[in-house]
Amino acid sequence: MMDDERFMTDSDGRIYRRYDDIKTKPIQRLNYDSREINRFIKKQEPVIIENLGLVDSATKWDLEYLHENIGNEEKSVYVSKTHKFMYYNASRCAVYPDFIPPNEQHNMTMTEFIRKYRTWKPGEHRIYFQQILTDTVGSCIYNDFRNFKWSWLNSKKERFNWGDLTSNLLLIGQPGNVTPVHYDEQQNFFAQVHGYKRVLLFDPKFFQCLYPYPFHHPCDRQSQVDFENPDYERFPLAKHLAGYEGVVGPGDVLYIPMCWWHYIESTMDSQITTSINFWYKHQSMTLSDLRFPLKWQQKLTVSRNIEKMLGEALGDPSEVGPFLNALVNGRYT
Ligand SMILES: O=C(O)C(=O)[C@H]1CC[C@@H](C(=O)O)C1
Ligand SMILES: [Zn+2]
Repeated sequence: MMDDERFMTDSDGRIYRRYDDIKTKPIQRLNYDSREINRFIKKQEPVIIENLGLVDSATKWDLEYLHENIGNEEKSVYVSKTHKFMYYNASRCAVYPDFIPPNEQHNMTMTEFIRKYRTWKPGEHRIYFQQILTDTVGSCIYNDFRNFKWSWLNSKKERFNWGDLTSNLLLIGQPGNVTPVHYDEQQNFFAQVHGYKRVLLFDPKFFQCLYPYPFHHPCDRQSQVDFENPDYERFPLAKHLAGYEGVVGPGDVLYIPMCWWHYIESTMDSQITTSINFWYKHQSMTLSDLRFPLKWQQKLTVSRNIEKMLGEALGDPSEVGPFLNALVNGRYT
């Protein structure tokens, strides 16, 4: 890997893709007992929390243990011809008939996933286990799940008036797998269990630099900018990207604030990467809470409502683009 100039090795020996164009500062790392943590969460800024032990009971979740205990219901596994696993909403393909899905979502048993994982050879399609933890898991897994530090999580949910926990995603990936840059409309505690992941995060205010796909597109919430081969002709403002960077390892918990752009890459030096996320609905905002000018998190919600409403008002999502161009070009530009 060392002689492949697309990759770099950091001072800790972690190996990941080199993105010289993207300016980043280190994500702040704080020990779990630091009082500073609440300040970051209140300001909705990313922070890596160390030694919290949030999901220590999942440390034993290696492939053998999961094979024995996770249950034989089929699990969700993404299969990609490349190392990228961009999420897309298949139900929106009708609006974009030329859209070519960037990967496939398969359902397979843990036995099948492990077989594929263990026999995988470079050049073959890559796989990424991404399964919501439900009550169909076996009793051992359920007990481990109950032993997560829910008191800490609940204290943050209450303190910051977050909505309900919506789901926990269990992620098992191969070294080199990449989740391209996107945002979610939920607060997220991202717990790293095995292996290392390099993360890049960008404030929601970089909306114009990351050119998200249209609301009605299958890749809604995903950026059109390919960090490995940025097209500065089509996306000139991508040159101005500036964000935060860090590597999460076993025991680390990354707070990914709602609507913050994030890119996640399993480092090449990892044997396997296992992560568990905790997605929470964002806090309910009342009109009296609103302060102007709006923050970009709020402008993002406004922009999504506009695109959604226009699709309904025009009766055809494919008219939204031409209509917005007619509204803006030569009038606001
Ligand atoms: O937790 C999130 O918000 C995500 O985007 C997850 C989807 C794929 C995961 C990864 O680690 O590659 C991260
Ligand atoms: Zn995400």
